[in-house]
Amino acid sequence: MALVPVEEARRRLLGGLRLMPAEELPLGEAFARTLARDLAATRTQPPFAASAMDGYALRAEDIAAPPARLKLIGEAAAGHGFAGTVGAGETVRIFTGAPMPAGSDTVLIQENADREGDVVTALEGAPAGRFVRAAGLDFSAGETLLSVGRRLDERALSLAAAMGHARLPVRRRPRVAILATGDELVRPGETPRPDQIVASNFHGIAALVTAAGGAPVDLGIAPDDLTEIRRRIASAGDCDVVTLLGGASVGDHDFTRRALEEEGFGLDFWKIAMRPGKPLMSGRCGERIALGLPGNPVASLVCGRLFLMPLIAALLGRADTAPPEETATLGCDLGANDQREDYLRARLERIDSAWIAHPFPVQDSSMLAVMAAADGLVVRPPFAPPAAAGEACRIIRF
Ligand SMILES: Nc1nc2c(c(=O)[nH]1)N[C@H]1C(S)=C(S)[C@@H](COP(=O)(O)OP(=O)(O)OC[C@H]3O[C@@H](n4cnc5c(N)ncnc54)[C@H](O)[C@@H]3O)O[C@H]1N2
Ligand code: MOO
Repeated sequence: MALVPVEEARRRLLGGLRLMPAEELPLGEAFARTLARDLAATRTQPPFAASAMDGYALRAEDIAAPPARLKLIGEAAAGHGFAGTVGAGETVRIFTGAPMPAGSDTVLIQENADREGDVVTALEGAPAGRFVRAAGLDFSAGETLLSVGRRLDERALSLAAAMGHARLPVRRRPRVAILATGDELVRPGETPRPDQIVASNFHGIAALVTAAGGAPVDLGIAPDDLTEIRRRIASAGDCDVVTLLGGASVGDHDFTRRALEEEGFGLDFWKIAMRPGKPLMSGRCGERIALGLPGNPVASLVCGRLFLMPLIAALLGRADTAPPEETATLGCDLGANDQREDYLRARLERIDSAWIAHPFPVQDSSMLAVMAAADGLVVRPPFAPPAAAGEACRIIRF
């Protein structure tokens, strides 16, 4: 059976998805969520011409030939505008963020003034408009400043607040059920029998789900038993995505394919031209999506990045559905590649604003210690010829 190229597998997985429905959240709960529609400013910022400095508001023409004496007639502070008008030869004490008083057109910073009682001497001149933020400098009411699909990071949240939005329309987070399978697995903290190991994949995959904007749901560990795997899949009926860990291959104890089919999923079972991560499974049952990740821990994590994170991004309507690639320089020679696109765990070194990639010499897909020590992946296309140290290569940084 021909191996499916990575890009085609991702396209098939992401094709024809329905976006998550919108919900409205208070600003304080919207961090890391994704906007469900464009957001326009409900107000202008700043709403008035404002001082950018602490000093004196006055008319530039009055201090064109310093030193110049001015009469202090009042004060404007942030939140407390000055009600009067600045006339010829007059000034108002002003603080950063205060509205510019009527009649004034510039701010003389206090470092350039002497004050005695209500007499202020300008020691230097200041052109009109100096240290004045015009009304609408930042944005004007009606401007669309945040677009649908935008991830609400700290910058977007501050802007949304300034735009006058106390609640935000966001996409509901996809609920991603994660089921580990295998008689050999025990939870961290439990004591494995001599022929067992500690299940590690859930924790890494749950972290990737959270980072991508999904909500992980722990379905625990199912033994290699068709009925039990079916029961756990059925228990995730309210989840948008069901992720199965392991049991995807061709062994006598690999049941996840049958379990999904018997639970009503139409399957697209792939052998992918990818290392690590050859056996990958996807399926649909109505709007629900199943994704079977390979059991080998590194294959699981790499496929999580290449397929599960993009799937969550696509369900949220985000543009970033492929892992971002960069260019690096190879730090060692590499042999020719076979038909599987290779994702080599590598240490990345920064030298003179370039990345140097040092792939680890042993790349077994069970080796989590190497995975954790890596800074990223070197991507080698299928059938890449031998490459020499110093040649350019593609990388995905963690
Ligand atoms: N004859 C063939 N054998 C295998 C093939 C193949 O094409 N032909 N593919 C190999 C590749 S590549 C991979 S990857 C594995 C994937 O197999 P499964 O997805 O069925 O995974 P399991 O057999 O259940 O487990 C593989 C390995 O990973 C460990 N594992 C599983 N789940 C977890 C977990 N939650 N936490 C930690 N470790 C886990 C499991 O104990 C096994 O050691 O198949 C190859 N075989
Ligand atoms: O995908 Mo498998 O990880 O090559 O062992």
